[in-house]
Amino acid sequence: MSWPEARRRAHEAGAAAALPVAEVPLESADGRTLARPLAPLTDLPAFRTSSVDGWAVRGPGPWRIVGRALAGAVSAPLPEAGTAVEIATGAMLPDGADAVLRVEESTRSADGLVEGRLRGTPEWRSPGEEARAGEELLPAGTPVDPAVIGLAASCGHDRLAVRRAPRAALLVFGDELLTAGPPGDGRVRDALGPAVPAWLRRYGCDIGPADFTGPVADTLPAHVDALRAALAGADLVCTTGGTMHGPVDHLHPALDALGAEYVVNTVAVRPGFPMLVARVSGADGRARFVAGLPGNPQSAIVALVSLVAPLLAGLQGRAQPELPAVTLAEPVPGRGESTHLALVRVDPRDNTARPVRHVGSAMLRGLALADGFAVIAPGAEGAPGDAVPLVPLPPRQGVVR
Ligand SMILES: Nc1nc2c(c(=O)[nH]1)N[C@H]1C(S)=C(S)[C@@H](COP(=O)(O)OP(=O)(O)OC[C@H]3O[C@@H](n4cnc5c(N)ncnc54)[C@H](O)[C@@H]3O)O[C@H]1N2
Ligand code: MOO
Repeated sequence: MSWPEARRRAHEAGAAAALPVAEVPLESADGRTLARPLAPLTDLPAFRTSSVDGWAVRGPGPWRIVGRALAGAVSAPLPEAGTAVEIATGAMLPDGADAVLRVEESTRSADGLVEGRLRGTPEWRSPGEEARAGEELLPAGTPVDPAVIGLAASCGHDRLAVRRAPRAALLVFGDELLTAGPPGDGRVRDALGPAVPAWLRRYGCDIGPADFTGPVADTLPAHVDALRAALAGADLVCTTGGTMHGPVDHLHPALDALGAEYVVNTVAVRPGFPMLVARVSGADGRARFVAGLPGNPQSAIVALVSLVAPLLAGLQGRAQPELPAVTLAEPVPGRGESTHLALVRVDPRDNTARPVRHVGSAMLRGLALADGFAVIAPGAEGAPGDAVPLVPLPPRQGVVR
């Protein structure tokens, strides 16, 4: 399957199993996804609001002071031409006021009259200037961030309808893995167990220390048991390693034993081609997913950005993340009939991308210095000056706006 097609299928499968909607208080909505469009409950502003400190006046001056309008209350009307009230920034303009005179441009006479030259432009914000009641400001599917939370509050909302955060779990396969200390004597450190949950959290997942199991023993029954246990509580179970068909690679037989069906099973992409996504029907009838990340550590991250990110976007009711373009500053080789995901560093000053070094699929050194993967299409070579898509590493994933 081609890389674009695999991404499309992963997103589609997630969207078809979009997570339930819950109304949560604004302060709990950060990182979730709007399940309904955001619209103001009133016009914004809701009333004519003074934008300066000064005098709200009626008719031509000088004006007789008849009161005061402070922010936070309904202002009494100005009774007739030639009257004024002292007004604060943010206060409701009294009915009848036709201008506001800035305090620093006014003089106050001993007999209680105010004078000054009015500017020709309104010194207030008009109702509906920012938005009309009920107007769609943000569509469903928008990721909630502090800017959205602030806007929702100014629109009058106490709670937001959002998709529940995807619950994720991680199973690490491989008897050769050490969970502490330096590698040696044929054993390597598990570099994915500590890192993948942190990546998943950046994609909006709910995953804690109790959701990690590893290394799972290299036997088929241990794999089946671990998958079954993890699927009982998670919407998405990521696994690492065992995606091939070596003597102790049990992922495929375990998925078979669980009655899983493949959404994606190997992708024409380098590195990371043995990546997969499978669907399992939960006891409640809702779909759960297994994402098989290849064991080579960089390949696992390629699978994460290639398939898990679109799947999670779908589950959260978000659009497929759009990939920004970068301009290659140096040549990047193609990988024959496969899409090549090449780790690059992006210079934000001119949006140019340069490949980083140490990018073997077993290495993580290049990844730690990179901003994302430049996408070189099958059959193509990347030449300096070429504009190519970038798969950003989170948190700079494509955002729906
Ligand atoms: N005969 C073939 N063998 C392999 C091929 C192939 O095409 N034909 N492809 C290679 C590629 S490419 C990849 S990627 C791997 C994928 O294999 P698995 O997903 O089954 O992964 P493992 O065999 O379990 O491990 C591969 C490699 O990665 C190391 N590893 C695994 N997990 C971790 C971890 N959590 N932290 C650090 N390192 C890890 C493991 O020790 C192995 O060195 O298959 C190739 N083989
Ligand atoms: O596909 Mo492997 O993932 O190249 O290392």
